[in-house]
Amino acid sequence: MAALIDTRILLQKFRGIPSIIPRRNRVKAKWAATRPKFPATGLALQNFDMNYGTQLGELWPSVRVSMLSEQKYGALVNNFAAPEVMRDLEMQGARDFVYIDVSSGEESGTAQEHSQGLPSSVLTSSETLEDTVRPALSPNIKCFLFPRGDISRFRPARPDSCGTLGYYLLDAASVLPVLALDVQEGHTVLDLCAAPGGKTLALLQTLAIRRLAVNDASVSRTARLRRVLQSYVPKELWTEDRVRITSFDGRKWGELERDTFDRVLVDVPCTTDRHSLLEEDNNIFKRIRTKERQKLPLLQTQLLLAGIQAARPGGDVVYSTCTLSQLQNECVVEHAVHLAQEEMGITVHVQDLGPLTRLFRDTFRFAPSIRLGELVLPHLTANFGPIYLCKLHRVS
Ligand SMILES: C[S@@+](CC[C@H](N)C(=O)[O-])C[C@H]1O[C@@H](n2cnc3c(N)ncnc32)[C@H](O)[C@@H]1O
Repeated sequence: MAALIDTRILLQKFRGIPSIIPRRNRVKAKWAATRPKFPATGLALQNFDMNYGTQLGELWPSVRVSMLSEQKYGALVNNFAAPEVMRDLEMQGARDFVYIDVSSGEESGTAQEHSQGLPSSVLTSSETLEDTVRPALSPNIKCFLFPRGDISRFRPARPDSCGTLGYYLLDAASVLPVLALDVQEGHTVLDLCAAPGGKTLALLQTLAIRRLAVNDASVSRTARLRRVLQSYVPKELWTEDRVRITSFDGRKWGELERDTFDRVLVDVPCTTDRHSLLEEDNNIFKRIRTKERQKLPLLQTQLLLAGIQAARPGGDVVYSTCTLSQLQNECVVEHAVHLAQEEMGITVHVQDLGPLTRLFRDTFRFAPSIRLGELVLPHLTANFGPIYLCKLHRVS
């Protein structure tokens, strides 16, 4: 019963201080009665301490405290809104990290150094990206951030005179998979797991896509994505012939439309580590969701394979997650590359993202020694991520 009593009153009693809350106003704290015995957030923390403690070693304590602290947001500029928005963001004290880093980033170390230690089965064609990364970065994607260590919050975006919102708040590191995708003029693009639509919106900001297929298995989340597009993109720009929105099981995409897209983004469902540590709602660490959680690597591998099939030979696929888990990141990529070759006769090469991430090393903290992709580690002075990304080039 003690747990049902307001803790403030208990504390006051304990300290011998008379309660200042009149008896009639005292309420039993509701949370005490409804709080789960084993909160999913606590189970997530236990799980992470066990797994990431080993995986990240001495880096884990600082990543842990950052993930338990307030996340830092970026403001993705909406090119379809009135241009004053950038002045507004600058007035708030924020700067575009894509432009700043690309214009001032000095590359250190070579792609060769980065790719040392890769297994021969996943050869890296590093020089292609090394040579093209600067011109390839879309000049139209702009994401504003407050300076390192500055934890100010953005004001909510205001609609312009046409009702279009000027910016979209998101984890700035989630722009990296879209930049890595390297969308070029006239490309056809598939966003296989798209809702609620942050990366779809970033893809549209490139102003380069000829046809965009946007898919998410969840009907309710697809509806949310539509609402995002309605708020940010004038209707005439996402007509059916340019933007196709579907709610299919992405695992079956390879059966529907193979060898088609220039670029495919596979931003899979995962343990969403930050959410799992902080929110009970929709938490995948709830006991009742154990099986679903255990099956994630399988679902992720199937989705990545479908994405690889959907890409045309010569096309590129970016796989991304918002977890630190090796099982959901590197292991999934390795397994999918192997299965694509063995079971589908499709050869894919892992691309070296070192040249891209070196441009952004002043903005994000990247994990050392990631073999295939890149991993953004949360840090108190740059509290973005976790975001994992890996780029695959479909050869045949
Ligand atoms: C990490 S979220 C995607 C976030 C999104 N790309 C963004 O930037 O806003 C993963 C999404 O995958 C969807 N999903 C889960 N299983 C799927 C499946 N079999 N096929 C397609 N989408 C799926 C979920 O509904 C969820 O919206």
